[in-house]
Amino acid sequence: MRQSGTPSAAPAPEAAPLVVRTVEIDDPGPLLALLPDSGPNAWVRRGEGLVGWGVAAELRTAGPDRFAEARDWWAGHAGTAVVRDEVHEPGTGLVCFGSFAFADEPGDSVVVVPEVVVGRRGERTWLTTVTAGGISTPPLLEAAGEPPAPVDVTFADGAVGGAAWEGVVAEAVRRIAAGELEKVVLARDLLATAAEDIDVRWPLRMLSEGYPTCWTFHVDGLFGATPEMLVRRERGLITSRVLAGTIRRTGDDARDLGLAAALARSSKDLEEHEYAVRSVADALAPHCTSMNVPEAPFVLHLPNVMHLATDVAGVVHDTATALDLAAALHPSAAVGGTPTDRALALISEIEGMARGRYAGPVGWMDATGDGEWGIALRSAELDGPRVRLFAGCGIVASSDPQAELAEAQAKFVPVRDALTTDGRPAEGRPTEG
Ligand SMILES: C=C(O[C@H]1C=CC=C(C(=O)O)[C@@H]1O)C(=O)O
Repeated sequence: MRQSGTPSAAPAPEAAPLVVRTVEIDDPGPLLALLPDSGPNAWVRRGEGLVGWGVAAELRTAGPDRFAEARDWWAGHAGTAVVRDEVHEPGTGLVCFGSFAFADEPGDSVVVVPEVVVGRRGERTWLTTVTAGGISTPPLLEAAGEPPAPVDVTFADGAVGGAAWEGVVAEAVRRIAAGELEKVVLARDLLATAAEDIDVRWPLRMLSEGYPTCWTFHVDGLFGATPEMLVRRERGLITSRVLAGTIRRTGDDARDLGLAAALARSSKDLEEHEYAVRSVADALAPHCTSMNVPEAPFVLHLPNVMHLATDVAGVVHDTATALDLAAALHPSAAVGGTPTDRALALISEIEGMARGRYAGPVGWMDATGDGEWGIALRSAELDGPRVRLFAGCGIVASSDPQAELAEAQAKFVPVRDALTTDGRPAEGRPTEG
């Protein structure tokens, strides 16, 4: 179980500088297969990404200054680290993984620098070792044993049952109709309990196989496969994949094509999407010289649902790191609402649960400020044999509570399947297209 720590803005002055070495290595096989059972971190998509384990440095923080504290802490380490990097790619040299609370209160955030990181990008694979002073011996990289499957998992409603949650959605629709706000994203949780402690490497492997176009992640108990990239910063270029507007898939390809066309024309979903795109474009604009915001969304096909999606791109003109940009973007209207302050107030008034790190930024960053921060969606918090699964939906004036509940159920499917089946999309369910 995670402990709330005392926030510290920078490494203690007496702390030994981190000593970091990155070397290119022969392909050691699938990244997730390398993870040991203790303290694994992961950020992978289509076989590329980063995995890490061990703790060379760690920050635990909370509250409205969580991003600023993480930024200062990271700048402190980046400024003092002794780095020998023979690869020079985004994600080489000093790297941290992080996961941030959705809300200013309550919720804990964590940033960790692993002792060992293995990364892959295209044809290149590298190994980074980090010690707090001294020289480390490079680990022997080999596939760890098969993780055990979760045993006898059962599910129960979380803080708010389905029928009551429909009532919460209906209340949000009333508030929107009364002119209090335009959009709010409401979420609910499910509780899964297994007969034994769950090894997170099992659902991670299942999620990455079943949802290859999503970013499969794990940081300190929070895991999932998110389709939404809050922000990626890479050598001055930033990109963001905005999702909002959803339709469930049926398992029948021809029918799904018709549904995709209907989604692309649905005024309710286009409205919901437009708020999310606008919130991202407005937050990135002050940091960019040029931005590309496509006029119309495309339809992203996932095995369980289809989303309206827009890829926003820009060229950064200032020194904002990936984390600074994530902090500026969070919470976008894909997880908060419009206007943001009223939506956040309504969420804490009527949602009836604490989101923790669900829907907060999750990802990694290097010492140059390049990195990827996704939104922790299709995610769950693991604590021994217990898992809290989360799913939410954007609510606008024309939302129907029953349909929103069905949409939330569909968004639980990735983690639910990863805990209960062999992780591959169930019979008849489509794969990603
Ligand atoms: C809040 C979630 O999804 C967001 C991202 C994509 C589509 C969404 C929607 O259509 O409501 C949500 O805004 C979630 O998956 O928990």
